[in-house]
Amino acid sequence: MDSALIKGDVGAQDAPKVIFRTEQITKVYQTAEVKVFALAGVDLALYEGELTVLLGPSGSGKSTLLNILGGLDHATDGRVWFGDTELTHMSESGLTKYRRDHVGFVFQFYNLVPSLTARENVQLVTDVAPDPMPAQEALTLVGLEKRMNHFPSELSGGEQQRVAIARAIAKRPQILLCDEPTGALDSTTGVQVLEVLRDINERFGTTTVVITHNAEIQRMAHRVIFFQDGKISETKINAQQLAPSEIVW
Ligand SMILES: Nc1ncnc2c1ncn2[C@@H]1O[C@H](COP(=O)(O)OP(=O)(O)OP(=O)(O)O)[C@@H](O)[C@H]1O
Repeated sequence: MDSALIKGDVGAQDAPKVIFRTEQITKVYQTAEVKVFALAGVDLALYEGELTVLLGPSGSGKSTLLNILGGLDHATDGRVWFGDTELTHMSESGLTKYRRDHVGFVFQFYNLVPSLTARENVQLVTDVAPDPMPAQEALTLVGLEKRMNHFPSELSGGEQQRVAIARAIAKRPQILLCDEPTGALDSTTGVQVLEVLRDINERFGTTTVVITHNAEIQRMAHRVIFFQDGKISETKINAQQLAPSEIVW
Protein backbone atom coordinates (compact mmCIF):
# COMPACT_ATOMS: atom_id res chain seq x y z
CA MET A 1 0.00 0.00 0.00
CA ASP A 2 1.20 3.49 -0.75
CA SER A 3 2.75 4.91 2.40
CA ALA A 4 1.23 8.29 1.50
CA LEU A 5 -2.20 6.68 1.99
CA ILE A 6 -1.14 5.13 5.26
CA LYS A 7 0.01 8.55 6.46
CA GLY A 8 -3.43 9.99 5.72
CA ASP A 9 -5.24 7.20 7.52
CA VAL A 10 -3.50 6.77 10.82
CA GLY A 11 -4.08 8.64 14.05
CA ALA A 12 -1.80 11.52 14.97
CA GLN A 13 0.13 9.46 17.51
CA ASP A 14 1.13 6.99 14.76
CA ALA A 15 1.89 9.53 12.07
CA PRO A 16 5.52 9.58 10.97
CA LYS A 17 7.43 12.30 12.73
CA VAL A 18 8.97 15.09 10.71
CA ILE A 19 12.67 15.06 11.48
CA PHE A 20 13.82 17.83 9.12
CA ARG A 21 11.83 20.75 7.87
CA THR A 22 12.98 23.60 5.71
CA GLU A 23 11.08 26.74 4.80
CA GLN A 24 12.13 28.61 1.67
CA ILE A 25 15.84 28.11 2.13
CA THR A 26 18.23 29.73 -0.26
CA LYS A 27 21.99 29.53 -0.53
CA VAL A 28 23.72 32.19 -2.54
CA TYR A 29 27.41 32.13 -3.42
CA GLN A 30 28.67 35.55 -4.37
CA THR A 31 31.91 35.58 -6.30
CA ALA A 32 33.54 38.66 -7.84
CA GLU A 33 31.64 38.34 -11.11
CA VAL A 34 28.58 36.21 -10.47
CA LYS A 35 25.95 35.33 -7.92
CA VAL A 36 25.15 31.59 -7.83
CA PHE A 37 21.83 30.48 -6.37
CA ALA A 38 22.83 27.00 -5.20
CA LEU A 39 19.44 26.74 -3.48
CA ALA A 40 16.63 28.94 -4.69
CA GLY A 41 13.77 28.42 -2.23
CA VAL A 42 13.49 24.87 -0.90
CA ASP A 43 10.56 23.69 1.22
CA LEU A 44 11.15 20.18 2.44
CA ALA A 45 9.99 17.67 5.04
CA LEU A 46 11.92 14.49 5.83
CA TYR A 47 10.42 11.83 8.08
CA GLU A 48 11.92 9.83 10.90
CA GLY A 49 13.10 6.38 9.89
CA GLU A 50 12.80 6.95 6.18
CA LEU A 51 15.49 6.42 3.59
CA THR A 52 15.35 9.34 1.16
CA VAL A 53 17.23 9.54 -2.12
CA LEU A 54 18.13 12.95 -3.58
CA LEU A 55 18.50 12.95 -7.37
CA GLY A 56 19.28 15.70 -9.84
CA PRO A 57 21.80 17.00 -12.32
CA SER A 58 25.24 18.14 -11.29
CA GLY A 59 25.06 21.59 -9.70
CA SER A 60 21.35 21.36 -8.83
CA GLY A 61 21.97 21.91 -5.10
CA LYS A 62 21.89 18.44 -3.53
CA SER A 63 25.17 18.67 -1.62
CA THR A 64 24.42 22.22 -0.55
CA LEU A 65 21.16 21.06 0.99
CA LEU A 66 22.80 18.05 2.67
CA ASN A 67 25.47 20.28 4.18
CA ILE A 68 22.83 22.62 5.62
CA LEU A 69 20.80 19.73 7.08
CA GLY A 70 23.99 18.29 8.56
CA GLY A 71 24.97 21.57 10.20
CA LEU A 72 28.10 21.98 8.08
CA ASP A 73 26.79 25.20 6.56
CA HIS A 74 24.15 27.90 7.06
CA ALA A 75 21.49 28.85 4.54
CA THR A 76 21.61 32.41 3.23
CA ASP A 77 17.90 32.81 3.89
CA GLY A 78 14.93 30.75 5.02
CA ARG A 79 14.60 28.46 8.04
CA VAL A 80 15.69 24.91 8.96
CA TRP A 81 14.52 22.69 11.82
CA PHE A 82 15.78 19.39 13.18
CA GLY A 83 12.73 18.15 15.08
CA ASP A 84 11.77 21.08 17.32
CA THR A 85 15.26 22.55 17.24
CA GLU A 86 15.85 25.39 14.83
CA LEU A 87 19.25 25.19 13.14
CA THR A 88 18.84 28.41 11.13
CA HIS A 89 20.95 30.76 13.24
CA MET A 90 22.65 28.25 15.49
CA SER A 91 26.19 29.20 16.51
CA GLU A 92 29.20 27.25 15.25
CA SER A 93 29.63 25.60 18.64
CA GLY A 94 25.92 24.69 18.69
CA LEU A 95 26.22 23.16 15.24
CA THR A 96 29.33 21.25 16.28
CA LYS A 97 27.43 19.73 19.19
CA TYR A 98 24.41 19.01 16.95
CA ARG A 99 26.64 17.18 14.46
CA ARG A 100 28.47 15.29 17.18
CA ASP A 101 25.32 14.13 18.94
CA HIS A 102 22.97 13.45 16.03
CA VAL A 103 24.55 13.22 12.59
CA GLY A 104 26.68 10.64 10.80
CA PHE A 105 28.26 11.57 7.47
CA VAL A 106 29.37 9.33 4.62
CA PHE A 107 31.13 10.91 1.64
CA GLN A 108 32.16 9.66 -1.79
CA PHE A 109 35.81 9.49 -0.77
CA TYR A 110 36.05 7.72 2.49
CA ASN A 111 38.24 10.20 4.39
CA LEU A 112 39.87 7.52 6.51
CA VAL A 113 43.11 8.25 8.34
CA PRO A 114 45.69 6.17 6.42
CA SER A 115 47.97 5.57 9.42
CA LEU A 116 45.15 4.10 11.55
CA THR A 117 43.58 0.65 11.30
CA ALA A 118 39.88 0.19 10.57
CA ARG A 119 39.18 -0.20 14.28
CA GLU A 120 41.22 2.89 15.19
CA ASN A 121 39.46 4.95 12.52
CA VAL A 122 36.12 4.07 14.11
CA GLN A 123 37.50 4.69 17.61
CA LEU A 124 38.25 8.29 16.64
CA VAL A 125 34.50 8.77 16.86
CA THR A 126 33.60 6.37 19.65
CA ASP A 127 36.17 8.01 21.95
CA VAL A 128 34.24 11.30 21.92
CA ALA A 129 30.59 10.23 21.43
CA PRO A 130 28.25 10.21 24.45
CA ASP A 131 26.75 6.74 23.91
CA PRO A 132 28.72 4.89 21.24
CA MET A 133 28.66 1.22 20.33
CA PRO A 134 32.06 -0.49 20.52
CA ALA A 135 34.11 -0.03 17.32
CA GLN A 136 34.16 -3.81 16.96
CA GLU A 137 30.34 -3.94 16.92
CA ALA A 138 30.10 -1.20 14.29
CA LEU A 139 32.62 -2.98 12.07
CA THR A 140 30.76 -6.26 12.52
CA LEU A 141 27.53 -4.57 11.39
CA VAL A 142 29.17 -3.64 8.09
CA GLY A 143 30.64 -7.14 7.64
CA LEU A 144 34.26 -6.26 8.43
CA GLU A 145 34.76 -8.16 11.67
CA LYS A 146 37.72 -9.97 10.15
CA ARG A 147 39.40 -6.82 8.82
CA MET A 148 39.48 -4.66 11.96
CA ASN A 149 43.23 -4.52 12.21
CA HIS A 150 43.82 -3.70 8.57
CA PHE A 151 44.93 -0.29 7.35
CA PRO A 152 42.92 1.54 4.66
CA SER A 153 45.59 0.77 2.04
CA GLU A 154 44.99 -2.94 2.69
CA LEU A 155 41.24 -2.63 2.00
CA SER A 156 39.29 -2.34 -1.26
CA GLY A 157 37.28 0.79 -2.05
CA GLY A 158 34.05 -0.87 -0.95
CA GLU A 159 35.61 -2.08 2.29
CA GLN A 160 36.98 1.39 2.99
CA GLN A 161 33.53 2.83 2.42
CA ARG A 162 32.13 0.26 4.86
CA VAL A 163 34.68 1.38 7.45
CA ALA A 164 33.50 4.94 6.82
CA ILE A 165 29.90 3.81 7.39
CA ALA A 166 30.93 1.97 10.58
CA ARG A 167 32.58 5.18 11.76
CA ALA A 168 29.43 7.15 10.95
CA ILE A 169 27.03 4.78 12.72
CA ALA A 170 29.19 3.92 15.75
CA LYS A 171 27.89 6.94 17.66
CA ARG A 172 24.30 5.77 17.03
CA PRO A 173 23.29 8.88 15.07
CA GLN A 174 19.64 9.67 14.45
CA ILE A 175 20.57 10.84 10.96
CA LEU A 176 22.89 9.38 8.37
CA LEU A 177 23.73 11.78 5.53
CA CYS A 178 25.46 10.18 2.54
CA ASP A 179 26.85 12.21 -0.36
CA GLU A 180 27.47 9.93 -3.34
CA PRO A 181 28.43 6.95 -1.17
CA THR A 182 28.76 4.66 -4.21
CA GLY A 183 30.15 7.28 -6.60
CA ALA A 184 33.66 5.83 -6.58
CA LEU A 185 32.63 2.16 -6.61
CA ASP A 186 31.83 -0.41 -9.28
CA SER A 187 28.26 -1.67 -9.31
CA THR A 188 28.82 -4.93 -7.37
CA THR A 189 30.68 -3.13 -4.62
CA GLY A 190 28.19 -0.27 -4.72
CA VAL A 191 25.34 -2.72 -4.10
CA GLN A 192 27.16 -4.11 -1.05
CA VAL A 193 27.51 -0.62 0.37
CA LEU A 194 23.83 0.13 -0.29
CA GLU A 195 22.89 -3.15 1.43
CA VAL A 196 24.75 -1.94 4.51
CA LEU A 197 22.92 1.42 4.43
CA ARG A 198 19.57 -0.32 4.06
CA ASP A 199 20.39 -2.72 6.89
CA ILE A 200 21.29 0.16 9.22
CA ASN A 201 18.11 2.01 8.25
CA GLU A 202 15.96 -1.06 8.96
CA ARG A 203 17.77 -2.28 12.06
CA PHE A 204 18.08 1.04 13.91
CA GLY A 205 15.46 3.18 12.15
CA THR A 206 18.22 5.66 11.32
CA THR A 207 16.82 8.38 9.09
CA THR A 208 19.01 8.18 6.01
CA VAL A 209 19.54 10.58 3.11
CA VAL A 210 21.49 9.42 0.07
CA ILE A 211 22.63 11.69 -2.74
CA THR A 212 23.30 9.88 -5.98
CA HIS A 213 23.65 10.43 -9.70
CA ASN A 214 22.42 6.92 -10.29
CA ALA A 215 18.67 7.06 -10.92
CA GLU A 216 18.29 3.30 -10.33
CA ILE A 217 19.14 3.73 -6.66
CA GLN A 218 15.87 5.59 -6.09
CA ARG A 219 14.15 2.21 -6.14
CA MET A 220 15.46 1.34 -2.67
CA ALA A 221 14.10 4.58 -1.16
CA HIS A 222 10.94 5.35 0.77
CA ARG A 223 11.02 8.89 -0.60
CA VAL A 224 12.71 10.35 -3.67
CA ILE A 225 13.33 14.07 -4.10
CA PHE A 226 14.36 15.46 -7.48
CA PHE A 227 16.36 18.68 -7.72
CA GLN A 228 16.63 21.07 -10.63
CA ASP A 229 18.30 24.50 -10.58
CA GLY A 230 18.37 24.77 -6.80
CA LYS A 231 14.74 23.79 -6.37
CA ILE A 232 12.75 20.64 -5.74
CA SER A 233 11.13 19.69 -9.03
CA GLU A 234 9.34 16.56 -7.81
CA THR A 235 8.86 14.39 -4.71
CA LYS A 236 7.88 10.77 -5.04
CA ILE A 237 6.95 8.14 -2.46
CA ASN A 238 7.73 4.53 -3.34
CA ALA A 239 4.99 2.11 -2.37
CA GLN A 240 7.63 -0.61 -2.27
CA GLN A 241 11.35 -0.52 -1.80
CA LEU A 242 13.62 -2.85 -3.73
CA ALA A 243 16.56 -4.52 -2.04
CA PRO A 244 19.80 -3.11 -3.46
CA SER A 245 20.61 -6.59 -4.81
CA GLU A 246 17.47 -6.35 -6.97
CA ILE A 247 18.64 -3.09 -8.52
CA VAL A 248 20.61 -3.40 -11.73
CA TRP A 249 22.76 -0.71 -13.26
N1 LIG B 1 31.76 27.24 -2.32
C1 LIG B 1 31.11 27.54 -3.43
N2 LIG B 1 31.34 28.72 -4.09
C2 LIG B 1 30.68 29.04 -5.21
N3 LIG B 1 29.74 28.25 -5.78
C3 LIG B 1 29.47 27.08 -5.19
C4 LIG B 1 30.13 26.66 -3.99
N4 LIG B 1 29.65 25.43 -3.62
C5 LIG B 1 28.73 25.11 -4.55
N5 LIG B 1 28.61 26.08 -5.48
C6 LIG B 1 27.69 26.10 -6.63
O1 LIG B 1 26.39 25.86 -6.14
C7 LIG B 1 25.66 25.06 -7.07
C8 LIG B 1 25.11 23.81 -6.35
O2 LIG B 1 26.21 22.99 -5.99
P1 LIG B 1 26.00 21.56 -5.28
O3 LIG B 1 27.35 21.03 -5.00
O4 LIG B 1 25.06 21.71 -4.16
O5 LIG B 1 25.28 20.73 -6.44
P2 LIG B 1 25.05 19.16 -6.52
O6 LIG B 1 23.67 18.96 -7.05
O7 LIG B 1 25.40 18.50 -5.25
O8 LIG B 1 26.11 18.79 -7.64
P3 LIG B 1 26.94 17.42 -7.87
O9 LIG B 1 25.90 16.38 -8.17
O10 LIG B 1 27.83 17.74 -9.03
O11 LIG B 1 27.70 17.15 -6.60
C9 LIG B 1 26.62 24.76 -8.21
O12 LIG B 1 26.38 25.69 -9.25
C10 LIG B 1 27.97 24.98 -7.59
O13 LIG B 1 28.92 25.37 -8.57
